[in-house]
Amino acid sequence: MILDGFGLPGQLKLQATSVVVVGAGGLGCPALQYLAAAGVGRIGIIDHDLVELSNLQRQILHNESRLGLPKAQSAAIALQQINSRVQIDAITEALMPGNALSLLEPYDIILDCTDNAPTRYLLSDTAVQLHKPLVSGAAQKYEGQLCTYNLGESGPCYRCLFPKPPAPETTGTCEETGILGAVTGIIGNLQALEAIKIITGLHDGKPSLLIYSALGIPPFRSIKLRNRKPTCPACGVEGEKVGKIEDIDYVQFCGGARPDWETLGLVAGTTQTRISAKDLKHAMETEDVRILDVRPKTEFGICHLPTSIHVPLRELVAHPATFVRSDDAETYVVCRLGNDSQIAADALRGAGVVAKDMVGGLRAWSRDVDPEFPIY
Ligand SMILES: Nc1ncnc2c1ncn2[C@@H]1O[C@H](COP(=O)(O)OP(=O)(O)OP(=O)(O)O)[C@@H](O)[C@H]1O
Ligand SMILES: [Zn+2]
Repeated sequence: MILDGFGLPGQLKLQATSVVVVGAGGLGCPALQYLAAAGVGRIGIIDHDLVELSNLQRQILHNESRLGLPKAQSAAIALQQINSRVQIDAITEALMPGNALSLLEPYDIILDCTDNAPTRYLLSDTAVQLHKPLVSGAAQKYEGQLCTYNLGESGPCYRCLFPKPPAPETTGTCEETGILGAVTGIIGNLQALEAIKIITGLHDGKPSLLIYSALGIPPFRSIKLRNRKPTCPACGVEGEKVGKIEDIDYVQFCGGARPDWETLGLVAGTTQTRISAKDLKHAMETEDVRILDVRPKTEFGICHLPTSIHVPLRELVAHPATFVRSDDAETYVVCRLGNDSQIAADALRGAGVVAKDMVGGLRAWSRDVDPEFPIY
């Protein structure tokens, strides 16, 4: 309150504002921590996932005693310990096209702290329709990005910048590619700071994309962005409209790996293209199968299924037709978590190979079939 340019009015504005954070993971935890400590009046936390041991390296609101608890609930407990006077809504559901508008509507500002492309487009379209600013963070390996979308009357949306989703084989989640925990801390803190600046009127309103590289010289670079694109299908006046959010298939639009809320179980209608770990085990015992493992070579070296053949994902996606065979053996694709194998199986089917991916990857194999199979 004694801070010049901020003062009591700034503090009161924080108290009167509500912020919703989607994703209580590596970015969401530090963002939430600073928002609660700063005295934001109402904070929503949306996350459907549970706290796992491997999260604790960066998801700093969770701890060993709360393993297995929903992340939204674990984060809420931590925040109340910091500031008991904040109103906290812990929402243990995944944000999906059917619930996005109603879940986000009550809040003034939205923070995107998620890790997958379908959710990013869903959040952007929803923010545009609700006329709310969206503070978006991303982090992977040693790098991070920060951008505020849909700010004011003319700020661009995510689709203005990224009209087409990235190729699925070029992206990965933290668990697939690894991340230095402190990097998510930096970006998550910056997201909280953006929100605080917007709330208190300290934000200059000019759109920019901040790129951070822990190993870069200099580590921070800022790129000025253009205003809203008139032809943008989501926010532009001349654009074809994206349509009703609840009718959009964001997973299909992003052309590949489904976010984990869909891979938690076999989704209805997908048995033609996917197989569970248990059913693959059964198939291995009763019929001729060909198993392709698309993980990096080092991981294949750590452990693999008997008779499985190692084929790096990029190689397979580049030349799927080389896997066409004339025998009756069914082709199954496996990977560590069940995302890359979907991309590979799609590519194989495109080339005419009858192929299925194993849902949940080798993680599911060790959980459902062979507890001795290493988890790494
Ligand atoms: N549609 C969604 N609705 C709600 N939460 C989401 C959605 N998509 C992603 N998330 C959440 O965003 C968070 C992203 O955080 P982060 O990438 O650090 O963690 P993670 O998914 O736990 O990581 P890992 O890849 O190691 O499992 C996760 O907690 C995830 O559950
Ligand atoms: Zn736009």
